[in-house]
Amino acid sequence: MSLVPMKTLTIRKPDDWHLHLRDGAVLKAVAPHSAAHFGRAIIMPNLVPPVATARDAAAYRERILAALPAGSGFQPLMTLYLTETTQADDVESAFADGLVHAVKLYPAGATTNSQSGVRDVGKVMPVLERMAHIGLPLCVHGEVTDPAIDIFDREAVFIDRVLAPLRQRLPELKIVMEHITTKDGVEFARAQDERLGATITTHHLIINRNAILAGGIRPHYYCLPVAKRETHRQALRQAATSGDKRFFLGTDSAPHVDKLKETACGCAGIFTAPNTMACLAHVFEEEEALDRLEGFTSLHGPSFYGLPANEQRLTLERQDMPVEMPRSIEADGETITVFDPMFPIHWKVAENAS
Ligand SMILES: NC(=O)N[C@@H](CC(=O)O)C(=O)O
Ligand SMILES: [Zn+2]
Ligand SMILES: [Zn+2]
Repeated sequence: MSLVPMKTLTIRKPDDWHLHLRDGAVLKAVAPHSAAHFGRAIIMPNLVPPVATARDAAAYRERILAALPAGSGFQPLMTLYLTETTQADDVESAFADGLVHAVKLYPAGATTNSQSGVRDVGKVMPVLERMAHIGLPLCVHGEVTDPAIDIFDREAVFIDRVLAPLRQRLPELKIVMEHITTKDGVEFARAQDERLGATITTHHLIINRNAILAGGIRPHYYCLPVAKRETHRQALRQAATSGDKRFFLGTDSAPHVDKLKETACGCAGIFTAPNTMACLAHVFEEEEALDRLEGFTSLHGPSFYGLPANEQRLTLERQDMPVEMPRSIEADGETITVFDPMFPIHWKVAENAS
């Protein structure tokens, strides 16, 4: 028995402001992992076909609730996938019913299942104007799809070409810059008012682009937006641990079965739901900012979305010995690899987390 008191940290239960739960067998396999540590999550709508209408969102919400362990209080906060034919009235009534908490803009072709997304932002202005009017946030995958733009520059160019003009045209619209990966994203967010927020993923605080490419090609570190160079990772760490309310956690936990990632043309997405909280405790401890973890995971997001913080608490414990984490989970006979942070993890979520 150790005489050294164990280090623990109790925070309000976190929320995940950007989560992919998928559908069918994968949904059943991954949902319990988010439900174990998070109170709520903004659920991404990029299924095939997309969750485009209030009706689709209501049906998907039921499938998610059915996939949760008995007694789970996890609340899926639904989003609608914005297309060039989205109806402003449908969006408004889904928001009024409390069903939908955001609308998601995917530039067509920018990422996984984004082919039904938006080609011309001008075409969706009537919907965006209505959203600004009713106070419904727009979540944005902020990358241009112009093949002439280098993939490592697509976020910065999106800010200049699309986001800054949209902010000027419709400053009342609440916007979340999803999964920012660059210093440019951090600086843009910092220069905005409280109607703009930015989510940061767990993995972008931990890996830079070397993880994908140095010493062999590692598909389980490939996601979009792709991890950038080290200076950008440092800027993200600074933003996440700064206490600035505009930055909050959106894990972008994006499971794909291994055979679709370990192939000649592997898909983008990193599955972090099982070990996100342990990894974040490590990162915040490293940055001497454990006192700011709660703001990032549990307070800033609800405040942006106009929701109360969770009443339940979550306790993290630091162990002397590294904690064993499962390397993968199983979904209907297929494996899904869990994010490997490439450092030993000493933190774990206490069993009695409520
Ligand atoms: N982040 C990813 O690399 N992939 C996401 C899509 C997204 O969030 O862009 C997915 O759905 O797999
Ligand atoms: Zn995205
Ligand atoms: Zn995502």
